[in-house]
Amino acid sequence: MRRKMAAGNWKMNGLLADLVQLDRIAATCPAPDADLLICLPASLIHPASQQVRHSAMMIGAQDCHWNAAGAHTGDISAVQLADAGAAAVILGHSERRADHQEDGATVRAKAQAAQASGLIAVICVGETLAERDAGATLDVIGAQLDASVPDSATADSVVIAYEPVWAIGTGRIATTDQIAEVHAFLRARLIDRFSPQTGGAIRLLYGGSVKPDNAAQIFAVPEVDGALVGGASLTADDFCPIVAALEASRTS
Ligand SMILES: O=C(CO)COP(=O)(O)O
Repeated sequence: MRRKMAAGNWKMNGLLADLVQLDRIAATCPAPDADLLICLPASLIHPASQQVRHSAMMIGAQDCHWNAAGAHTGDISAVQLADAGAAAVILGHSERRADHQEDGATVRAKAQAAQASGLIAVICVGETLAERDAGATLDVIGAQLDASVPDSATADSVVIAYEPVWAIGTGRIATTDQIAEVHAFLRARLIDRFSPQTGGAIRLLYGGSVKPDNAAQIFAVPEVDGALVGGASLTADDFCPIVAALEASRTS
């Protein structure tokens, strides 16, 4: 049985004063059946991890370098993130693939670094609208998955997030049929590559315009173990109903 996960991605949003939202989430979103993870800008990771240390909430980052240390101005390593209190890191988000030309090999190296530091790697895959319109969705996602996920992946160290690029920040949500098709494909591909045990236990999140009013229908889709939430993770008022919908959803 896979444990559910409600993950937030604050992206390049948030100042110290906004960390009050974490207290509100911890106080008002009971989630005994789900992991709660909030991925913050690097500047907030240490104070946030201190702030939530008495709750079950995990703090995560949004990227890391593949090296542990060295001459990489402006970068941050998985070792440093773990030292600051992070428990996880998002890797290969489409915004990084687009803005920083990250390819699968880069994401895989970062995921190996994350694993070596004890961080959960939340590895993102997703097609653009042009790729979907061209009928290439599963080819694109299969190639991203194969390239980005290290051979050393385990169910404890890797989570996959399916985020169609055209659904991110657009308010345009994938249909439940579209989500079901991709998640079934991801599950089969992971089982094929790893084993029924490992491939069947790696969690699959959906991301892209997840909101309080559409969360329940997404969590009812087979093979959806939770969500990676952008805009609606910034406040407890938006995030808590999503967590509640996840808690109320069927258990995989
Ligand atoms: O990119 C996302 C999460 O990583 C999704 O963002 P939105 O929920 O704002 O669409």
